[in-house]
Amino acid sequence: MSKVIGMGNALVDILTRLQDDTILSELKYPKGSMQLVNIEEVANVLLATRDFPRNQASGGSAANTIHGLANLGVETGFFGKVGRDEWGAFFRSDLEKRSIKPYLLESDNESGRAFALISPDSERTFATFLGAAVELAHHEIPDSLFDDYSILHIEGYLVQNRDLIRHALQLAKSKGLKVSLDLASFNVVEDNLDFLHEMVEKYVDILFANEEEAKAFTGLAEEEALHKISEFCDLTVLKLGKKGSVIKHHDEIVKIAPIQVESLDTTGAGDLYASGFLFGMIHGLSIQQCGRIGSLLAGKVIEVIGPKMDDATWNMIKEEVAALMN
Ligand SMILES: OC[C@H]1O[C@H](O)[C@H](O)[C@@H]1O
Repeated sequence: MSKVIGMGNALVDILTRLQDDTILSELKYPKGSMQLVNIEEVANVLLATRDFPRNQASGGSAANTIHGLANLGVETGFFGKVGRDEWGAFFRSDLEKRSIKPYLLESDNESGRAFALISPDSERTFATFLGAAVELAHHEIPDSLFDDYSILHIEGYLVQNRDLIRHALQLAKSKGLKVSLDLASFNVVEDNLDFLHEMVEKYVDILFANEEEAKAFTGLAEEEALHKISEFCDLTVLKLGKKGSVIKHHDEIVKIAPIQVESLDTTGAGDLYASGFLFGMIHGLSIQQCGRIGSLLAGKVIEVIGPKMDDATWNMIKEEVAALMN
């Protein structure tokens, strides 16, 4: 069976449930966005949210996708960088628990953390301190890293390190891997448009984007954006949140209905959609089935706080996935 390796920011998520959106206005964070913050701003976020309930989970967009695949039984690996601290140890042990091969480099700097501020309507806004994650450098990618794998999944959040992305994608393609990219966040796309266009046009086979990201990437809305992106990629997946998703594979267009659930926290929804979709692809399923499995996983993860689900939930998911495979 195909094996999948992920590369991304190795982060621990600190998830805080807000009572309303006042704190977002006070901190000047656009709702639903991701902003990079320094260690001083981390102190501000912690102070501003000190009275609200907090959870911790291992995170990072690509790592979340890899966790989802691993939970479904796919052989996986993850390449990233953490600090020699409690968060780095937590991130590593979570990979190991799921039998994900950890290619984790270590730094003397603190591990990265993503502060997810969850609004009552379940939208999440990120203040991300990259810490050690941002130090991952192109020359640290071992030449043999991709040798055992057939798909490389990476996240748009890595754009702060363009040499790293370029080198990884070139190496992956030279070894015959398919490249899957999740655009990550509309403001990441807006701020790195030319670079992302170059990478997508040259190297990306499978692209995941939500409506806002696709619009930022193409200047077009919904299906027009889908058509534009699919000029460059074999497979384009446009995630439309409550409206479901639409996928273009060469000339085939497939619409996937959303799953009706009570959403608590949208953190990881797109990442888990990618897990389900890639799982379906690896098993040679139809585009319709791949999309349905993606949608199922996205629907399940938004019913919990954070991007990780417990074993009991995964057992239920696996039964539903098995049914969707027939
Ligand atoms: O896509 C969601 C993930 O992105 C951020 O990087 C957080 O770590 C979170 O888990």
